Amino acid sequence: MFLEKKLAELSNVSVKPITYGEPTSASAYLLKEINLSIKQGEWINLIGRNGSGKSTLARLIAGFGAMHVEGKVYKDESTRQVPMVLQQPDVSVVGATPWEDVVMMLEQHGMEGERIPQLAEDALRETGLHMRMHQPVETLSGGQKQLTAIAGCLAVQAPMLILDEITAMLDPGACLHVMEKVRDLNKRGVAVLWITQKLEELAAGDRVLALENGQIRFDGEAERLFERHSLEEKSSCEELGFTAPYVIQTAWELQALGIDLHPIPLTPELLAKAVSGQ
Ligand SMILES: Nc1ncnc2c1ncn2[C@@H]1O[C@H](COP(=O)(O)OP(=O)(O)OP(=O)(O)O)[C@@H](O)[C@H]1O
Repeated sequence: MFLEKKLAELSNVSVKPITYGEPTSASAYLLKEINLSIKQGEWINLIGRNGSGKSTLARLIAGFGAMHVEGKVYKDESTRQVPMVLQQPDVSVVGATPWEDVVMMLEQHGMEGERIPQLAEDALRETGLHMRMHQPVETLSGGQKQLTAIAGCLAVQAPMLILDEITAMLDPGACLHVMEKVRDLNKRGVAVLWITQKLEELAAGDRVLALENGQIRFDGEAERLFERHSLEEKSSCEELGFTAPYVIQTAWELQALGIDLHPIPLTPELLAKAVSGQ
């Protein structure tokens, strides 16, 4: 059971782009009137089309990137700087080996020298990279590079992780492996902001935020995103123009045939269970 400590809060926040150090025209907001609170142990999935503002929001929460911010941004002392793992595996790792990368992360966070080797080794063991910790980064797979970056976040005991489409370039097996590792961290109380274009991934997590043109258009549980209140009514997912995962579309077809599926099952396993229980 985790304390529901507030790690970050954004109240009525808008962000204008900065070009050469100067804010541009008032109409060109990247984010508009964002109200959001992130609590310890929470897993938030952030979705939205290309250019909707997901990375801008992530950078704002992480605390880096030149931005012209209006409104109130509260950050807990522990989340002044939140590590961010990016989509391109090569960008996420700066060390020459997983070991070096994690050690650099610890040094950057001001960890005392004598504690560093043990913390680095523990983090690499937990992400399953222990056997490869001295392997040159350029010989690692995409998933192993993402796990290296996650090991760094784990080593510095980050209270929140921001993961920006980190499974975009991974095969389905590597996706599952990386997600499992992130889930382990989340179970230990690490808050997760998981940015994705893959709606199948929404089954993991507590809450979905959908951005459209820099504004939050949906904030709630994944089941609510896909809920159709009647046969004629569209779900929020459809109204926002997203294509629902196959399992949701199947559930909608079954609902149209009169099969009661509430809450809507988010995975094939849950769908099979719901149908067999009818
Ligand atoms: N510094 C900047 N100056 C001007 N425009 C910017 C700046 N940073 C981002 N933008 C614009 O703001 C919008 C939001 O960008 P952002 O990268 O946050 O979107 P995103 O939802 O993460 O997109 P994607 O899914 O393609 O990664 C885009 O139209 C982008 O071109």
